[in-house]
Amino acid sequence: FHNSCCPLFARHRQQTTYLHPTIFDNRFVDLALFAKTKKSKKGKNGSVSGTTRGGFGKVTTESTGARPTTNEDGAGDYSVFPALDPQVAGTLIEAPAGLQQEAGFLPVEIYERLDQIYGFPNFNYDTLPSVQEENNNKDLSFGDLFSASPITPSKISNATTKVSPMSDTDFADLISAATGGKLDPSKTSAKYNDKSDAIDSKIDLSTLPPFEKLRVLHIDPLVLAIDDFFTDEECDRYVDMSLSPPTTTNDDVSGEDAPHLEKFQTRSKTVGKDDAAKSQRTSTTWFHHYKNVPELMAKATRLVGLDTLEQWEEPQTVRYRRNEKFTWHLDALAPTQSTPEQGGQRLATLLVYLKDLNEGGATIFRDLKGLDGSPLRVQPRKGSALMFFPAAGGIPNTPFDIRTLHCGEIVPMHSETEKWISQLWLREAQYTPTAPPGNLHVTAKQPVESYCQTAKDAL
Ligand SMILES: O=C(O)CCC(=O)C(=O)O
Ligand SMILES: [Fe+2]
Repeated sequence: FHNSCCPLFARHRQQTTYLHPTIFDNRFVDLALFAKTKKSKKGKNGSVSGTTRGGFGKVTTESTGARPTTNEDGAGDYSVFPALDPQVAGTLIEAPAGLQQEAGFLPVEIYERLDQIYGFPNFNYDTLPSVQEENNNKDLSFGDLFSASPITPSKISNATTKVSPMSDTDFADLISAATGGKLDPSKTSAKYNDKSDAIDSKIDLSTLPPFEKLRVLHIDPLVLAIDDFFTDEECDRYVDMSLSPPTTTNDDVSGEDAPHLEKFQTRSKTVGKDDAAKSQRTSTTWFHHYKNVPELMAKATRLVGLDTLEQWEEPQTVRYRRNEKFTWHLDALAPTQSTPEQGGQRLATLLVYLKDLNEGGATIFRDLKGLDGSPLRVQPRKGSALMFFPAAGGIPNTPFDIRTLHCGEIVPMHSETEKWISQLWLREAQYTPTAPPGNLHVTAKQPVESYCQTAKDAL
């Protein structure tokens, strides 16, 4: 698998699985993430067990030999995670300023990359991408990206532009490295998508236009911002929905036909602390029925180019009050939590900022560089979404991408607003929701379809 020049290669989602959960490269053993996660569930000093709700948490300072530091911005003690191995750090490719700042369609190579590494053949496309077509002029290429040559808007391709020939071998090398040089066709999502919940669950999202305001915040690993993902009204509604009291107190009632569930919101599994991960999360999480967040489900699914909802974990909203934060962690799941039956690994994290924060409360990636050379900070902007890929890309023979280590920075005491986000995680295969009681993907089909109809009528 290295002929990235072949546009027809790996067009189908089923062919693209890039995770190697059982093999570990020696280089990474010293990270001790798994050793610690697996063995010492009740260990002291921050040794961790994994969690289905937020990643690995931290490992001990002792175990990593990392510098003890305190972080005066309050974002957390990130020295507990060892620095990236130089070879791993060497795989980081920053995004040139133009791509970080210009909101437009993605360069076509990024779409290719989303397909070949992450398995999204239709990411943000109207229909199947026109990669089979001939290309006659020079669009932005990875060669440009590597050399960080100035990007002019005219060089940014739009979604209907054709693919440039891959003139350099860098792209092929990247893909090859990112996939460990092999694929495992047995680990397909299709293989596991035979549960009853999935029957007749295809949704036509074609009435939703592709998103036009994407920014590439980082190239490898890929981090994308999608501006205007939510309208202001949608942002406000998602906050209100979480805060309004549940119409019933029926955590014990389940079943999709329970009529009272129609307006049910839950605070079940509210997280004061991410117990399992021990990464310190002082925020509060609400789990929502898919059917109550049709805008989120429709847009998220449209963005990744799928036509069913079944791979999404439970939608969540998270509130950080002043002085609250979520310390450094990875969103990827341990192998024991990401078996095919459980839906596999987390392919993508989608996070939508529901309020503007002028200062603080950013999502920060410790090992990625932003424009000014310091760690990439994504400042919450109302309606903008952030997408990254916690497990699928980058590092050979590891089931997670340790380069995506990130945190929710503390919300300052003097902040004008609280921080609110909506969150969704995409799994490799069908996921069975557990919260709120009675939550099922299929119940969102009709609300999503009527949302799509409304959006179409509004055009
Ligand atoms: O709040 C943020 O900015 C990041 C949240 C996060 O990383 C998570 O919930 O996994
Ligand atoms: Fe996270």
